[in-house]
Amino acid sequence: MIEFENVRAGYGGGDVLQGVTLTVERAAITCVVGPNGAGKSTLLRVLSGLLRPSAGTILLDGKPVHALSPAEVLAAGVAQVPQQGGLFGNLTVRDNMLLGGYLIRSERGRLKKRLDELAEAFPVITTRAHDKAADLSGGQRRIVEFARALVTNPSVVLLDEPTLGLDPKTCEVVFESTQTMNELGVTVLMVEQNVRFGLKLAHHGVVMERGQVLFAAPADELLARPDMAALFFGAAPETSHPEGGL
Ligand SMILES: Nc1ncnc2c1ncn2[C@@H]1O[C@H](COP(=O)(O)OP(=O)(O)OP(=O)(O)O)[C@@H](O)[C@H]1O
Repeated sequence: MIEFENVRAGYGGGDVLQGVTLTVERAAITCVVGPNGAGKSTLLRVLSGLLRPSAGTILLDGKPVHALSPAEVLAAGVAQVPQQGGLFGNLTVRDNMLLGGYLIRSERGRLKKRLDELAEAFPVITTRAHDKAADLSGGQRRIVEFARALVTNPSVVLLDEPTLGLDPKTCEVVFESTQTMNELGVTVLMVEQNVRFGLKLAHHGVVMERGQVLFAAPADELLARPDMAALFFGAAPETSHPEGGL
């Protein structure tokens, strides 16, 4: 469980996060939505240690993480899937996966066991192991990026706009890979511009506006709220969503 308590943070020109209080349930998918500039990415940045809050606390399973460096946050079990383009194109899939295990490189047995577990959940790691990452399809690359983030066995994975710029087919891969990640027991905290996509995928939804949490509720309840439709859905292009109705 992640608990944000009255978190304030900014970039020097005043606070962007204006006292965020939020509980992120363990082993669930939570999606944060909200208008541009609401502070969604900033919320992920304070958790990953890239930005230090000016006030408030963040607890991960009861332990404070708000004063840790990014490397310490990663070691505490919070990993981020980078935006697409995060693989080394001229390295093989296998080598990209091994780079994901850099932190545990000295524990060979553990690393091998983990790679085997992930290959079961994401078979492309095995079937394309010796191909260069650049030779994979966009969807396959996304799968490897997701799997790579899991090599060190994080308890929490952060996704910042995972469908940005993707075609509908690759969005579907992101949808499935996020579910697979969650089925492995990972807590997923994601930010998504595509509100329907994010809330269909998530168990819990959070709406942010002007640096604060406006609502936090089960995702299907948020999807059904008429004021949500008025706030966001007019802007979402229907045709670019996987599964027809997203
Ligand atoms: N590195 C930065 N330096 C200065 N200001 C920043 C920086 N990053 C973000 N901001 C400002 O902080 C505010 C919130 O940005 P943030 O990226 O968290 O919003 P967001 O809700 O993720 O928006 P979007 O949906 O547009 O990505 C914005 O006003 C933005 O201009």
